[in-house]
Amino acid sequence: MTSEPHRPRRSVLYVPASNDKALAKIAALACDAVIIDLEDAVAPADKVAAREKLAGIFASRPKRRCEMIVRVNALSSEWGNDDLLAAAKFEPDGILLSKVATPRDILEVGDVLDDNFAPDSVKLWAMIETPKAMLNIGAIAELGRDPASRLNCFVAGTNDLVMETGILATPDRRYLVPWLMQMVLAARAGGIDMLDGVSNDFRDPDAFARECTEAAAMGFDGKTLIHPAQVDAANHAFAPAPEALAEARAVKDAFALPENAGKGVIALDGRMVERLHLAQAEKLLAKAAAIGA
Ligand SMILES: CC(C)(COP(=O)(O)OP(=O)(O)OC[C@H]1O[C@@H](n2cnc3c(N)ncnc32)[C@H](O)[C@@H]1OP(=O)(O)O)[C@@H](O)C(=O)NCCC(=O)NCCSC(=O)C[C@H](O)C(=O)O
Ligand SMILES: [Mg+2]
Repeated sequence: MTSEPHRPRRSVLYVPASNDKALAKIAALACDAVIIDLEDAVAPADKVAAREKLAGIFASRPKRRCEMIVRVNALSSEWGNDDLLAAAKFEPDGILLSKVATPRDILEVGDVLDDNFAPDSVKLWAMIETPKAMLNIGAIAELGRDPASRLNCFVAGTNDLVMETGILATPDRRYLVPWLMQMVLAARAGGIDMLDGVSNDFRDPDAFARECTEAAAMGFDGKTLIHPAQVDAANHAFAPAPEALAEARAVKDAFALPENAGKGVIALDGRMVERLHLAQAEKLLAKAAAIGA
């Protein structure tokens, strides 16, 4: 299931469902989406109470455009199934499944949803955060091509991947990058969106801005965030740059000239430009329009 065209997902903020102060902030934040977290941000003793807050959270959905996602506990846990059914009732824009390992994990959740909710209702997002998910990523992503699977977006879970694999977490993420690039490739093959993992060090804005710039260059659609202070930098890094927009407009204008009608390839300012570049330019302009809308 390809994500809604040009829906911006530059900044996607985790908000613990158990944290009233943080929940109260959502309406005032400029993030493109929030993930109401029932999983790692909520202590086991608070899990049930956090789930019961969903009704109030969805009753006060922000009026502005902001996707509302719920992250549920792993289906193998004692909370997973109840989380899933409780979350789906509020028709969130997506349900984020934690600790996904195989395509079957997505298909089983799809079956539970199909038994209880309309086929075109809730979409599924999947955390890619286990070694097994990395080994199965192509097959999991492939589900994105089948609308019945509801799969819509991958989210990198870099903290879990670091923990599970024992790699060293370095500021330049050098040991994670190969897996992150594999995630981007798989998401593109499946026609779904791909969000980068979180940056834990929310008091270092320079390091965060660098990580966002790098993630945008790696092809991610946006970044998952843990703190409101990270929203603006992510919105900036994942929006098309003014120079890229100027170039996109030039490509579009050039192909619109009568002398270029029907041509597959043209020269523009000393560079070869093909129709695939026109398609790329149009996509970028549409993305900018969606962000500006
Ligand atoms: C990391 C935090 C625990 C820091 O909290 P705190 O020390 O309270 O921060 P501040 O005092 O600077 O907060 C300032 C105000 O902003 C509000 N706030 C803070 N965080 C959020 C948020 N995420 N959403 C909305 N609002 C937020 C505070 O309430 C303060 O408000 P006020 O007092 O009224 O001024 C905290 O930021 C936090 O809990 N962040 C989210 C953590 C989380 O969700 N973690 C789980 C997801 S990450 C993950 O699991 C990754 C993945 O699975 C993997 O494997 O990698
Ligand atoms: Mg995790």
